[in-house]
Amino acid sequence: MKSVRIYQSTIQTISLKMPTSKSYGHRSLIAASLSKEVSTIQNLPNNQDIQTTMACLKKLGVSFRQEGSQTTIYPKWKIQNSVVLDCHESGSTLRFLIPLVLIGDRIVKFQGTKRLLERPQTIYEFLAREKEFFFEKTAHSIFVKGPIQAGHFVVDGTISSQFITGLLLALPLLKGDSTLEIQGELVSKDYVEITLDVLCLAGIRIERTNHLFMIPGNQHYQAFKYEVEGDYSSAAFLYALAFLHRKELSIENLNSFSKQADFKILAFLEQVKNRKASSFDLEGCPDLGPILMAVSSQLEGTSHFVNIKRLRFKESDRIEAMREELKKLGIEMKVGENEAFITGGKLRPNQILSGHHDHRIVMALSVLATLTKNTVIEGANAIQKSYPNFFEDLKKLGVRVEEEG
Ligand SMILES: O=C(O)C1=C[C@@H](OP(=O)(O)O)[C@@H](O)[C@H](O)C1
Ligand SMILES: C=C(OP(=O)(O)O)C(=O)O
Repeated sequence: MKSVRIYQSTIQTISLKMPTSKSYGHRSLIAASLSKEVSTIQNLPNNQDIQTTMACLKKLGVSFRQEGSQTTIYPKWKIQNSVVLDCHESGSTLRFLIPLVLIGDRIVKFQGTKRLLERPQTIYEFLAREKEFFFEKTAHSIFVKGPIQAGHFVVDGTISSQFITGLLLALPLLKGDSTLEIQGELVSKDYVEITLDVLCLAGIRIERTNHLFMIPGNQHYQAFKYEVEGDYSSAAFLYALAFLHRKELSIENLNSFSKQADFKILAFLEQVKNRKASSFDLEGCPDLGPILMAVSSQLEGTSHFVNIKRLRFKESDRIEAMREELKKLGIEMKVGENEAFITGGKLRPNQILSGHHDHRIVMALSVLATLTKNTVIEGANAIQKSYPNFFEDLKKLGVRVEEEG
């Protein structure tokens, strides 16, 4: 599927099941792979990023068996010298695995798409100088070699929580105790909460005060049985679709007490239930940016987005991508250094939009496309990264979608 053509549609009220959480998926797979015994995970999401993490773990000696909705993980973590780990497009896979392979003293090569390698790795580059391990980044790969020693780690929390998660996964396995001090405001902090959630499930002890994690060394990951909950990041697109069409949507497999960052979609939609422009802070939930920008284009007045600058470093520059595509649809988005303003308006029909090789841009634009006549979205296959059945689900909801190419 190269592109999709989406027609103005009427949405039906039905009940659906979401893919399960990619964030919990990555973490539970990695935690299970680090234990000595066999673990089982129910309802692991089946998408490109999770397959990428599994392929990397296989290269590290771990094997998997799939029976129905159950994945059994047979851990046997062993790093061969010069192993190559291809992270494709997955920032989580790359940033979670780097500290883990640094525990050993083998040289490991990470590779991925051009875009992945353009995304920041500054925290690990900085730590490499500070802690004297080998880290070399080229346009096509990253080479790393440990061992990394336990101790005091000072890390800038303002760039990406994925570095913090990577360190929290690895530091308990070091020979001595470590402390991890976060400098600046920790961004995407709910993602760190779900890391701690999975670590707790695997019996790993970490204590924390405000900006400091105390991580005893010499710990062992314990095997577990776990069921992955539904994904709010995926559900956000369908909740927005239902909102824009003034329909109710019932999703069966979401946790109403979820720690997922994108649980906030419900509060944001509640905040704009009067259809009036509003203010959205994306500091803690950057992945909601594209869909909330799409929604705001249909609100009365000018919406204000704050703390948006990190959206520039995702699978695409999500600010520029949304600005360009909304412009084609006749919607003005004004962008400042760390804020944006979107004024609601009527959508222009018959446009050819670009998905910018980014699943969340494709899905956000698809939702908007249901409100105007005949829109083509190029690069629609990007949805494989997190939500391969997205267009199937849109069709179930009554959207007329034609897949092309
Ligand atoms: O830890 C995770 O599972 C993720 C953390 C977030 O990244 P940042 O911490 O870089 O915002 C989010 O954007 C990404 O999709 C998934
Ligand atoms: C940014 C995302 O993922 P990652 O950072 O893991 O590539 C995402 O899924 O939107």
